Amino acid sequence: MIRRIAIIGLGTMGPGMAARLARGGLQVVAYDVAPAAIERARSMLSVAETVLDALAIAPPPAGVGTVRFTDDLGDAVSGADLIIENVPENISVKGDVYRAIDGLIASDTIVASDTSGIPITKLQEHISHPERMVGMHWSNPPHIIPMIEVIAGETTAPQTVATIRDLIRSIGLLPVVVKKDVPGFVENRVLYALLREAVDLVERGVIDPEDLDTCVSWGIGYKIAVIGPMALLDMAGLDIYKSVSSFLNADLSNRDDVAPMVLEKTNASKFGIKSGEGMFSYTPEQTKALQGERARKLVAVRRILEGRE
Ligand SMILES: NC(=O)c1ccc[n+]([C@@H]2O[C@H](COP(=O)([O-])OP(=O)(O)OC[C@H]3O[C@@H](n4cnc5c(N)ncnc54)[C@H](O)[C@@H]3O)[C@@H](O)[C@H]2O)c1
Ligand SMILES: Cc1ncc(C=O)c(C(=O)O)c1O
Repeated sequence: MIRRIAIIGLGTMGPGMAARLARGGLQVVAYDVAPAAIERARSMLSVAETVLDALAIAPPPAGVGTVRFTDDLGDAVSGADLIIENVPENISVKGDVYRAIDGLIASDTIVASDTSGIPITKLQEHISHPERMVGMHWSNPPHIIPMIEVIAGETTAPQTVATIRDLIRSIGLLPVVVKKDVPGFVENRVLYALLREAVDLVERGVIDPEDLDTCVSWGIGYKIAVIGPMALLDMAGLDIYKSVSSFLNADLSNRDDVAPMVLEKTNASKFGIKSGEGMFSYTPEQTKALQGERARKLVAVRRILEGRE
């Protein structure tokens, strides 16, 4: 039974995750190596709570469902039933965290990684009880998106997968168990296939970035929230898919490196919202307004998709 959860790493993903787990009645202890990240996470927590209210996710009974921040790793993991590792997407950084907590946790404490796509089997090499390690891949923003992928590595115990799947279900979220530990799992394999083609089309001057977003959001995105890809094949007709894919697949981007446009921008520290410029530019005021507007729209869409409006 999972009651106490330690979250390690409070960047983009950690604060929303902490808020959602606490709303599910769990006791969360949140830790980051950077004091500034802890301070930022405190303020993000209240923003996430407002969004959870708007989603009408009922608060837990008084006394349960808390978030406590700490700057001490030992304090964070002590007595935890589950640890969610949420540090940068780098095997060596993640491995250092697993080695640091190895001697501080009980042998049956579950260690979950929110990795976007590093195979869990590779992460298991850095922990002494690999049967208790599992992938728990949330989607951004984690307090709003209900689907979470659950991934077993080669040596993950089936019971570990079942415990995480049941935990996700028990707080009203949607677990999807991925059957093979492939890089990127399922969500990011599909997303990165789309992003590779989108970046390629903009890079080749086929379309402007703003128009690419209009085309995908109002063409594919809006539809796919209601009709998933497998159902869409049936709606379009497999005969149509066969004809189009027979000439189009060969023309789609198959580049296996990072696109020059992305390298150019990242080399100039243009990372997107977090640095004020990426594909588009953002002032701090625009960022705040955009985040509020996106949260409002995602809440409204989710309420409709769930049949609550
Ligand atoms: N950003 C996304 O959209 C997204 C979505 C799903 C999953 N993920 C995955 O989640 C993980 C975290 O991503 P993020 O976007 O939140 O990263 P981030 O860079 O925004 O935050 C990482 C945090 O980890 C902290 N950190 C670094 N080393 C640490 C250590 N040794 N101990 C404790 N804290 C440490 C940093 O100070 C930082 O606050 C990555 O594996 C990422 O691939 C990201
Ligand atoms: C670009 C990108 N990469 C990874 C992830 C998740 O792992 C996301 C997301 O959750 O939105 C993403 O947008």
